[in-house]
Amino acid sequence: MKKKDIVLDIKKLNIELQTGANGIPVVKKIDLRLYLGKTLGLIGESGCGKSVTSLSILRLLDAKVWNLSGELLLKGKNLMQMSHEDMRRIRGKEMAMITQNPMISFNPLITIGKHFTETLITHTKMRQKEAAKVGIEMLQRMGLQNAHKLMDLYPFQCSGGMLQRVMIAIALSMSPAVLIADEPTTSLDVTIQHQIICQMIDLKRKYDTSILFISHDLGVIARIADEVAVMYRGYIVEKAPVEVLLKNPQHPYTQALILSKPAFQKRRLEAIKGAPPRITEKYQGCPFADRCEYAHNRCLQYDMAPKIIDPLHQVCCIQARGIEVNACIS
Ligand SMILES: Nc1ncnc2c1ncn2[C@@H]1O[C@H](COP(=O)(O)OP(=O)(O)OP(=O)(O)O)[C@@H](O)[C@H]1O
Repeated sequence: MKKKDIVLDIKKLNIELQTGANGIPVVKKIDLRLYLGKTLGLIGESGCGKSVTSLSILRLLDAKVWNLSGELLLKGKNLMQMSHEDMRRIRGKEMAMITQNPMISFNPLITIGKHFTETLITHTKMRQKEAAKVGIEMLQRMGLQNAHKLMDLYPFQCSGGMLQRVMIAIALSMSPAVLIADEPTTSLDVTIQHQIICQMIDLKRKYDTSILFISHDLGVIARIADEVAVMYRGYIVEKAPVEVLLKNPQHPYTQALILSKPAFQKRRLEAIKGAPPRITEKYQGCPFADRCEYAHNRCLQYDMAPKIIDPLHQVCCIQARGIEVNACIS
């Protein structure tokens, strides 16, 4: 990948929850990059810091509660230093977000059509008629039938799957450089999930959108992502192109994630032992050590500095060892 293709460059991002005198570190010095027209999958168990990371990129975390440091470079401009007014302009136009629960993103009192026209008129020079035309086109591209009629419906008249597609259509109607998709298909049944992922892949190709796709489901990530970052307790513990990560995972946590996924395995499934630590729980060295079958005393001294396996593959484990998993991508 060339330097000019880097759309979003997250450098040493630290996020701390402010509680009393001491902050609680939730996201720890993470480095992530989004490339032009590529999808980065971010995976990890519940509570590891995926959503906090995505909200921080859009600067949507309450500054009274969260402390941020590091750099968030969107096409070279540091979002950390932007005013609220500049960020408001960037949100929607240059970076858009879709979430797990589309219902909360819609105003129940206005039609789907009005959601499109308001968004497009606010962020572009488009007039009403043109904005409505773009809305209909985008709904059709998302595979929604009777797009004209759909524009006149209110959100409560649509199913969850329809609303999820409408939300993606609105987000992409602005042709944002970056789309942050936080568990966008988690609440949908597998058939709708499959259709939406296929449509997102098509739209990404058409608009060259860079996507940060967050999920706790490795099966979904494997289908949409070009590269995957695995998060554990606020650290990116492994990062690699998707096919490398699935065939030759190096971190014991990544290996455990793959071995616990029925769709990837022909051999006996293995559950991941224990539970992820709470953010207030104290630990030394590697936060995965107490669940890791390879853990060693040295792991308790590890500073979590990433090991470079090759230029595209990094892992945070002093005992990193490849296992031939050869997970099948369906
Ligand atoms: N507003 C908040 N106040 C206090 N703690 C919070 C708040 N929001 C998140 N946290 C804590 O920060 C940590 C990271 O949360 P986050 O929502 O980013 O996790 P996640 O990986 O997205 O989980 P999930 O997959 O369940 O959404 C969790 O321990 C969570 O409890």
